[in-house]
Amino acid sequence: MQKIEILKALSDAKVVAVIRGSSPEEATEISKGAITGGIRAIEITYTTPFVEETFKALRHSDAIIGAGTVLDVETARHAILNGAKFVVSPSYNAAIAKLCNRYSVPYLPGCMTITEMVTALEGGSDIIKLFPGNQFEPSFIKTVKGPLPNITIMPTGGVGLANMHEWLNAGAVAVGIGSDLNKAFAKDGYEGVVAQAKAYMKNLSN
Ligand SMILES: O=C(O)C(=O)C[C@H](O)[C@H](O)COP(=O)(O)O
Repeated sequence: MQKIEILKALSDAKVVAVIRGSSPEEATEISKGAITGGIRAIEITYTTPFVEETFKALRHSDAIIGAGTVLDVETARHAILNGAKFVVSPSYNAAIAKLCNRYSVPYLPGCMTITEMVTALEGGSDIIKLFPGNQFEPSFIKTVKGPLPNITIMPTGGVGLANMHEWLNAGAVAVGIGSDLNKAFAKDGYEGVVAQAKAYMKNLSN
């Protein structure tokens, strides 16, 4: 898949499910529930132990699978070798940006300030993760787009069914949703994840 197609797929997906499993089996089950519920983009976090097993289990999925909580360049290379189509970090890391550019893999770094965002743009990131999104109002996107009209922002952290629309209406290209989905798994297991994912999708079509 070409980088441009991956970026388009993320933009079309609108919801990126951030999967934080306590085991690779759990991460796989939550991911499969999210995909069954209609989510088209999955971010498997590197806090999941033996995470490569989850990448392997999802390799024939028709959703786009990426890696999250990528804190260093070694982890980014590991993710790419395991088939990750995009790489997400909680912060901006120049070495990860360079590595991802080398392999034409989109890098979505977490940024909070305009300086961090401009640095990430200069480092080649086409989508900036606003993290933690719950420290900001959705109107922040509009304000940033004043001086940076072409910036593409994906808020993550504290986004869920209750507020995803506010962010998308404010101009977010997509939203990253973690705990809101993982909580559904803790409460109702696989079926809970399917139901929650379906609720996001229904919300998108309204
Ligand atoms: O570590 C990363 O690269 C991340 O992507 C961080 C996650 O985006 C947040 O942990 C999700 O936040 P919640 O939806 O509030 O659970």
